[in-house]
Amino acid sequence: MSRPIVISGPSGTGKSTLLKKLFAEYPDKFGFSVSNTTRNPRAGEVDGKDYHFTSVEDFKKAIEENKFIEWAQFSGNYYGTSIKAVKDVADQGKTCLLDIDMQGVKSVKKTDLNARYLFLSPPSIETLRERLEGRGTETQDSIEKRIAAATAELEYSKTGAHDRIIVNDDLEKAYLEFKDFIVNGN
Ligand SMILES: Nc1ncnc2c1ncn2[C@@H]1O[C@H](COP(=O)(O)OP(=O)(O)OP(=O)(O)O)[C@@H](O)[C@H]1O
Repeated sequence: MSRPIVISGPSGTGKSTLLKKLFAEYPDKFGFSVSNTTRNPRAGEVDGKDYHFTSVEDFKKAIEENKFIEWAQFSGNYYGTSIKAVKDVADQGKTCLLDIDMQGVKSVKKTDLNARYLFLSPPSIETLRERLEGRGTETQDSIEKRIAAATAELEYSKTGAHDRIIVNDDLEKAYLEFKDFIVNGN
């Protein structure tokens, strides 16, 4: 059974960029878990593939039974990542990658998933701000919130909670280190 890999780091550090490169190079080796949601399926969405579509009653029961690593409510619907959904990826012969924040990391640590933890760090808070501004997807308010959260994430990374910390300065160099941890386990 391959161990799940938890990838965390402040918003804008480059997690999506590196994951995209990894999936392009290894299309079949990795997978993401399928989330649960209480919202209705949209046209074309397949239960168990796009989401595990779940009733509110079942979702609340699963929360009570601690079946979720994390869950949240957005515009009246529940969304969550279950421990089982992560295990299902390994059962399909793939390594599950989890892109989650600090709270999620803490939750995974309380489960029996035996994950490996990678923290992706920006070279500095200033660089992070430039990347968030450069990405052009955030309002000023959202950037400030992300910078505040980033400060807490960086503090947490100093506690030894992660197996590996990679600084995303030069993208190609960071990708080689990222691959070395994820693919070769170093
Ligand atoms: N090494 C790098 N040097 C310069 N720019 C980079 C580097 N890595 C990523 N970027 C750029 O920084 C921006 C943020 O990267 P990305 O969207 O991958 O972050 P993220 O960690 O996935 O954020 P979120 O958690 O908000 O999804 C993007 O515009 C990306 O192109």
